[in-house]
Amino acid sequence: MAPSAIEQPDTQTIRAKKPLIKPWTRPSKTSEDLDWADLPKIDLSRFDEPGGKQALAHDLLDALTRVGFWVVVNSGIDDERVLRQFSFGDAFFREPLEEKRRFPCNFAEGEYFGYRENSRWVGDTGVKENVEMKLGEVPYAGYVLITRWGGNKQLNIPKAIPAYDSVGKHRIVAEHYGEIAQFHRELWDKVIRKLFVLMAIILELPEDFLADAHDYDRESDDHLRYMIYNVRTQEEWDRAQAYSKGGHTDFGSLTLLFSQHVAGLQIRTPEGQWKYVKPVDGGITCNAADTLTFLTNGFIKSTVHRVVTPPKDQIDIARLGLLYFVRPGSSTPMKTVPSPLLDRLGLIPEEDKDPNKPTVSGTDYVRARVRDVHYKTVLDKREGTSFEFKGLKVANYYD
Ligand SMILES: O=C(O)CCC(=O)C(=O)O
Ligand SMILES: [Fe+2]
Repeated sequence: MAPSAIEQPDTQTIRAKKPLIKPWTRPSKTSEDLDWADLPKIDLSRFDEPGGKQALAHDLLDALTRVGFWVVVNSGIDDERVLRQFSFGDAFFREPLEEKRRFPCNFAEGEYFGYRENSRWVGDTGVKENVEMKLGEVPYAGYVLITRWGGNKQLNIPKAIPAYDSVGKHRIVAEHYGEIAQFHRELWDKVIRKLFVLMAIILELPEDFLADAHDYDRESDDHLRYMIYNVRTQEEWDRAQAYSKGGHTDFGSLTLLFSQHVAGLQIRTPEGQWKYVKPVDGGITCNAADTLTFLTNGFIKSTVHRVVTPPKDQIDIARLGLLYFVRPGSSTPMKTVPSPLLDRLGLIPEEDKDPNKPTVSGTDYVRARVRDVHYKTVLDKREGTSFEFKGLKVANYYD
């Protein structure tokens, strides 16, 4: 038999088992002159230089306490590996709906792993969500299906540690799990751990204090996220945003956003203006989130941000995102850390110095928050409201 005749069935069998991962590439950047935020860059190639950590901690201070956003450059993570993750995300969102729906997020328990369609009914905005979102939905008198935060869909993948072995894996994830797990861990080692060391230096804590509190090997609801904002018309965007522009803070400790080129993410600056986040080649945009604010009693700023209509030259492009969300875990008490700096600033409440004070764990807080925001089928307007769990309080809504 000719070798090609032997090869052919093999290739076919492999294809039948493994969906092909088509390489995804970034679309062109916008040519519009948007009002970009001026974000500090943290060059992690300096981390291991003599005095490098101290210099970087100095660079990070303003970002952490005033702006809340910064861009990590020279992380040492190869862009080809980043693009592979985007390609997995792209392939996942092209999967049949039944496959995507195999493992939905369990919001009833405040868990965020799996597929999130985020289908909800809101008042009379008149915006129709993507066809895919309407499948299987029952019409609801007077309401229209819409999603929060610009209509995105997500696949959230937990840390690759034994505690999460039982979380269901979609086939794209199962078939590329080695690569995904390695990427998770690499991101932790090369970026997240280092950022926590810099923060600990700022707070005059032992260098590993915050890294240990968010240790990769311990249980916490961290997740790698593939996310897509499907294309909507200008009119649909306008109507959705007339209802809510989606200003929010993130729930956990840190959020990392890998560079993608469709503009739309805006942050609210300390001066109260909305400015766009500019993609930085090879960079990772990072922001501090609510639980870091709790752990530092307001010293670290969880910045308000939102995703708005892409510029005209990108409105027809689906906005594929790759993000990582760092959460505090079950062994991290949500109380002010014993930082000499915070103590001098008068930011450690007396009761937080009491080792016997009953505390909420990071996981319990985050799950309560996720449940409150996501475990509902009808989205309520939340202006002026806040969420509170055992003394930990955050605003629900920003305009
Ligand atoms: O897509 C983005 O650029 C940011 C999304 C975001 O803010 C979020 O998912 O919390
Ligand atoms: Fe966010």
